[in-house]
Parts: sequence; C-alpha cells; structure tokens
Amino acid sequence: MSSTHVMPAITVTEDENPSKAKVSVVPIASVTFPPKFEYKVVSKSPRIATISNLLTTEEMQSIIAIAKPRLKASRVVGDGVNSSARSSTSCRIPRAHKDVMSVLRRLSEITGYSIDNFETIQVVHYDETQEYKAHNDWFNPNGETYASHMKNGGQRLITIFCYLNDVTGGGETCFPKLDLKFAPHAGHAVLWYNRRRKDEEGGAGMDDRVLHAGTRVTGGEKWGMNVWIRERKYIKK
Ligand SMILES: O=C(O)CCC(=O)C(=O)O
Ligand SMILES: [Fe+2]
Repeated sequence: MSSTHVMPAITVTEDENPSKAKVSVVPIASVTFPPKFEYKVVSKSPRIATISNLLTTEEMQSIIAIAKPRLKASRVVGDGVNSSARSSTSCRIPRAHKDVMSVLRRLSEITGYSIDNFETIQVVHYDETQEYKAHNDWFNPNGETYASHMKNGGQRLITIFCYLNDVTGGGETCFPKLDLKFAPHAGHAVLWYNRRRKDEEGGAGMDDRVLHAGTRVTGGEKWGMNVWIRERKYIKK
C-alpha cells in the first residue's frame, strides 16, 4: 500500500548530471511513496542519507521471490569490484516487474537521475557468518574491466543499498573511515555518493571516504539490494 508523500526538493548540480543541471526535481503525480517514507541527510560531505520506508512489504517479498531461484547460478558473476572479498551470494534481477519498477521510480524521483542510468539491480543474500569486506563500489581506473564499464554507463555515481528483511544479528553497513554504521531494517535504505563534487574538499573525484563493508551476519539471514546509478545511460547486457 502506497500513498503520495511530499518529497524533499533535491537540486542536482551541473557537474554531476548535465541533463538535470540546476533543475529542482519535483515529484510527478504517478510516483507514490509508502506511508512514513522519510529521507534524512546523515552527512553533507561525503553525501550520505538514510531512507526510511522506501519499500513496502509486498515489494520486498516480490523482490526476494524473484531473486531466490537466481542466486545460486549467479554466484560466479562478478561485478569487477572486489568480488573476492564477498562471502555472500548475489544475482541480477530484471526491472520489468512492477514491484521492482515502483522502487526504481521512487529512486529516480529522489535523485533526479533517469532510470536509464540505473545499472541492472543486484540482490545480495548473506547467510549467518557471511560478510562483504570493506570495498568501494566505484570502478577502479586501474582495473581490467574499467574501460568496458566506462563504455557502458560510466562510473557508479550513487549507491542505494536497500534492506529487504530484518536481520537478527550483525549485518550492519559500516563506513570505517567515517565511523558510521547502519543496522539493517526491512524497507529502509542507505544512499551515498561515490564521487565528490568539485566544491567538496579534495575536489571532484572518486571518493575514498565512502569505503564500506557489509559486516558479518551473526544471527539469521540478510537480504539486500544494490541500486547503482551510473553517469550515463546504462545499456543492459
Ligand atoms: O551488505 C551491505 O550492507 C553492503 C553491501 C555492499 O556494499 C555491496 O553489495 O556492494
Ligand atoms: Fe558496496
């Protein structure tokens, strides 16, 4: 069940999204937000926010149901970003399903980026004791796959990590360089920018400060979903 919700006005700057330069994003009527949806800025530089009640229970159930049968087969599919440091399993899911699309449309409203710039959604699953060690989501310019990522969509500008269930123990998303930790709660998400704006300390560039980890799950299982927003249109392969 969704209802319309007043969104915070977000102004996207020219250096990060030329197509939306200096346009305040006004929500369109057809995009609805769950009751008690809330966007809260946690840090201005690096830009980090929490989003409460981004997903409905129905959407989370659908997304998990879509991902479950795909998890095993896609275990070996790496994204080129420190995949060896991950003991969890993951898979990509099609966006066509209405319960995936409704979440993506909200995120497009929130960030001002077209869904065309969204990478194929990745669902991750951790069993008890599994974790994802500290890493950056952005593509390393010295990495083997860098050129191909740049050809298709460019850098991962924004990460939105969504929690799809309540975890009994552990499984926080931790930012060791910032001394920040977010506990997983069903329906909530953490959003951060992977690239500094030119007016931030250090100047424009990929941001080392948003190094993060999915800490060890100590009780129950953890389901999550990565939404990565690219610089340019991402062509699904
Ligand atoms: O599990 C988490 O809390 C974070 C996962 C993550 O950083 C990733 O999948 O890239
Ligand atoms: Fe990550």
